[in-house]
Amino acid sequence: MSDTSAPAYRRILLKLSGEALRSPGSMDNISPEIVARIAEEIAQAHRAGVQIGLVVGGGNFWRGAKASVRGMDRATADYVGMLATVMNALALQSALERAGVPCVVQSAIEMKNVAESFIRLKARSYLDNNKIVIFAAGTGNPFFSTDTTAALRASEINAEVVMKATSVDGVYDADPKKVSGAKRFDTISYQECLERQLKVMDSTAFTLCMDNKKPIIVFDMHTPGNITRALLGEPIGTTIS
Ligand SMILES: Nc1ncnc2c1ncn2[C@@H]1O[C@H](COP(=O)(O)OP(=O)(O)OP(=O)(O)O)[C@@H](O)[C@H]1O
Ligand SMILES: O=c1ccn([C@@H]2O[C@H](COP(=O)(O)O)[C@@H](O)[C@H]2O)c(=O)[nH]1
Repeated sequence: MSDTSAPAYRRILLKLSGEALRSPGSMDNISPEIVARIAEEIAQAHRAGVQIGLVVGGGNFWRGAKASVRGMDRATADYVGMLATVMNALALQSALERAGVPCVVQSAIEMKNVAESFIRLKARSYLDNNKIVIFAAGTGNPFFSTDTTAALRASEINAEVVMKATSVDGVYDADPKKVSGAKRFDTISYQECLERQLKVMDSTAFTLCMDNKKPIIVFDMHTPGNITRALLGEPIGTTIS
């Protein structure tokens, strides 16, 4: 893939699956090889001139709702989940810097020894100056998700689009991991996702994107090259608008 393709977007918000940082069959929650490959793909889009805000999930370590079903206090479990996203953010920052991309981590929970605190105007200034900003620790509030964080930060940094890089290649009429023969959409409206209760994102994230007119592109991040393709605006996955 060429570094010289003209990007379709000026500024985007990329939401990376935490789960997808784990290598199948390995005990490691984070695979350094996978993280390096993702960083190189992001770096290619960055070199082409796309300004990139990043949110990474925590599903490779922890999901608050699942721990709560097993008896843990939900809010506490969610804070554990938010801290998990900080570990992923640090791994990505390190890999992006190795790939030659200047990168700052801003955390929604104060932890000044490892990350800056989230300050919206500072984040925008970094992006204007072509640094990647990784938004860690979710929204800083329990009962939310990193998909909602992506929708929120996209509006705060005035990104043109939310790109959800995940383990499925788009939005289906049912969970394709559970229902064989589920049908994939090339495009779908926010309203239809909400009415059909499609679980590829939570309803808060859909609603926030709908209210703030941020299209969402859902695509498969396991296929090598897909992250760069999506960031450069090539048609990929499912567009929700
Ligand atoms: N209608 C649907 N279309 C596509 N995927 C769906 C649908 N319903 C449920 N899913 C599931 O949604 C998942 C993606 O969302 P999920 O929030 O679980 O992961 P993620 O955000 O990629 O990971 P993480 O939470 O680690 O960041 C897919 O693995 C898929 O199985
Ligand atoms: O704003 C937020 C974001 C996340 N959490 C918790 O973190 C985990 C991991 O995030 P995923 O989006 O599931 O990858 C999530 O399950 C929540 O427990 C949060 O509380 N608030």
